[in-house]
Amino acid sequence: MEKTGDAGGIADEFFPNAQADVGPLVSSTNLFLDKVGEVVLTCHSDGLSWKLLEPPDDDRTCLGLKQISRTATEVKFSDVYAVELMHGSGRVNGAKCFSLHDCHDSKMYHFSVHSFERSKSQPSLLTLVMYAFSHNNMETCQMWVNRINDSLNKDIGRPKNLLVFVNPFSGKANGFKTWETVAPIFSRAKVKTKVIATERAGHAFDVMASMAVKDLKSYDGVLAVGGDGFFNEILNGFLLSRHNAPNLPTPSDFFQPVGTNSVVNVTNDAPAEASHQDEDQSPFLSGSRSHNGSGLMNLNLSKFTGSDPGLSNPDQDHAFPIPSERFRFGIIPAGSTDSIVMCTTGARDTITSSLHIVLGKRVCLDIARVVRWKTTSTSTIEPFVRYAASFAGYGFYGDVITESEKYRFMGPKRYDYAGTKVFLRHRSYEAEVAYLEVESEKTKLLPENGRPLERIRAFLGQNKSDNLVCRKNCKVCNTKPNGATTRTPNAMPYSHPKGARWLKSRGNFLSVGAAIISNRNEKAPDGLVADAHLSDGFLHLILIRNCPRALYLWHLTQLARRGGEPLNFEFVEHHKTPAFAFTSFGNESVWNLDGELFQAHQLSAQVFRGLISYFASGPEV
Ligand SMILES: Nc1ncnc2c1ncn2[C@@H]1O[C@H](COP(=O)(O)OP(=O)(O)OP(=O)(O)O)[C@@H](O)[C@H]1O
Repeated sequence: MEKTGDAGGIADEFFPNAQADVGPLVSSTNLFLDKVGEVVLTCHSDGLSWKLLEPPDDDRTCLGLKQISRTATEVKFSDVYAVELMHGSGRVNGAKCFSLHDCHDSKMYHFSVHSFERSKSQPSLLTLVMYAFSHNNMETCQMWVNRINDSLNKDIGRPKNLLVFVNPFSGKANGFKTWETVAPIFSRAKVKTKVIATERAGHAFDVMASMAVKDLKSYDGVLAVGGDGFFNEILNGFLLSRHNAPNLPTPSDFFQPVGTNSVVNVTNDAPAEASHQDEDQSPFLSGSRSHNGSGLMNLNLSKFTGSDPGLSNPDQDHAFPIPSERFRFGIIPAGSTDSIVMCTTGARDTITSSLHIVLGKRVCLDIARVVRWKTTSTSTIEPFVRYAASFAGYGFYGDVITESEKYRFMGPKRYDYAGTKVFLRHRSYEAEVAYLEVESEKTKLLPENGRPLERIRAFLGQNKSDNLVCRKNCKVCNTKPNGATTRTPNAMPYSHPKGARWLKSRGNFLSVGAAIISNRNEKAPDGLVADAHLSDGFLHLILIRNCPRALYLWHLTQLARRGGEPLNFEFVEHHKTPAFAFTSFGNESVWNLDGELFQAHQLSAQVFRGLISYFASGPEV
């Protein structure tokens, strides 16, 4: 039964966990909703809804305050991140009354339900919303709080305990301020946080690398308040000592002195350990394994020189599951580029990212394992492993990062300045790149009427087919290679068929780039590669051959345009691949790994599909 016009009215339906002394247990109550008026609030299995008892007409005012009618009439529990009993009676947000029925200043108690709204123009962008309900009976408010909390607690995906690293010097040096702005969201959601403000570069890496497994397991995840480079540091601290996988062969194993653009067949002569059927049977890319006692695969190690530094410490307790569904990574953007945040949440916004985290969203992310074999042309072969989450680039990209480091004091503007300088230099680099051929990509490149199909699609403006763009609930990311759908990360490198080939490109390149995700950012709204995915197990190799400066500028302007076609040029090679290897033929050896400098004359990289879980649901694009 619903009562109207009585703030103390309680309908007599069942209400679990209620205090018995306030009358019958209910799931509907008459309450006052701030800025709306008197409503009947009803609790459903999946959320709350409310109905205004007497719709206000536009001219009604109370003590001079015009009533604001909200369009929302319900909220799902999955969108509620907190509910709070507001201590003390009185007024909410300074409002003097809640409805015409209650213009007298009677004693009221309040509770607030915290959720979010989507921006109408940019659906990925979330803003905080609070629904403040009032009642003249304290116990009634408490009952509602308990009831809502019970429903929220059923969502086991929400984090309870997080480790937070803050880089005070990220972006415009506002890492602290950024954290202070969003910290109330975490405390309201009752998420415990251990906050570490870094004192130097490498601090977060050291903490992550040295943390005992039992301490790591006490957290539901780790957050970086900073940029992509800072996140990369945390990721490497986590993975380097815990994720184990044999290295790819050295580039010299398959770089024979051959001409430009040639083909090398991969021979599968090494029997892999038989017990993991869906793992790769090739000596080139074997299955990933966390250090949990399962051991390494029995591979033809003649193809592999050296082991990973940091992987063989027998004293360290390595039993941390990788990938882990529960343990997630997150970023609260405070950096100069924040490309990972843009690709995973669709917005470069601290509130949006915080909401994805407290609501316990999850996507899997591909991670590239990069092995540097030689630092410079004269150094000896010595494998050194690093992981990258977004991008690895050489030539133009390496030079921009080198140059920009000199102007860190300029903040994010340093990239514009350094980029212009490097562009004007227009240097090219002789190098050889080998990449593993992907069956599905072969057909795309089949000539049709003497022209590559890809070009025809580009001509028809079909290059960016909508269903190729990675978005929330992405089918590509959630589909296993065999067609079965799964939300479980498999963390396997690409399982390629026997006889898979390494294709090669040699020449003078302005840049060599490997995009693991699309790398959307404010300068490149569609990203470096618009159809790259968060967890399809591939990276996109973009080779830009030497070309006149004007054409290169044209390519760059296409990158900077929404809907541009930066890959649709004769001098641009685009290869989707799970692995590549690189050798420089000059003296330059500067790479850019997730926005950080990485010295490498010879390297190889392979993608591990869905190696980590991340707090986001994918962009709403
Ligand atoms: N306390 C610190 N002092 C100096 N450097 C630090 C500190 N903490 C972290 N760093 C380093 O700062 C570098 C850059 O950090 P971060 O990625 O947060 O900012 P950014 O470079 O401005 O942003 P983006 O990576 O998005 O371009 C990282 O390499 C990180 O290791």
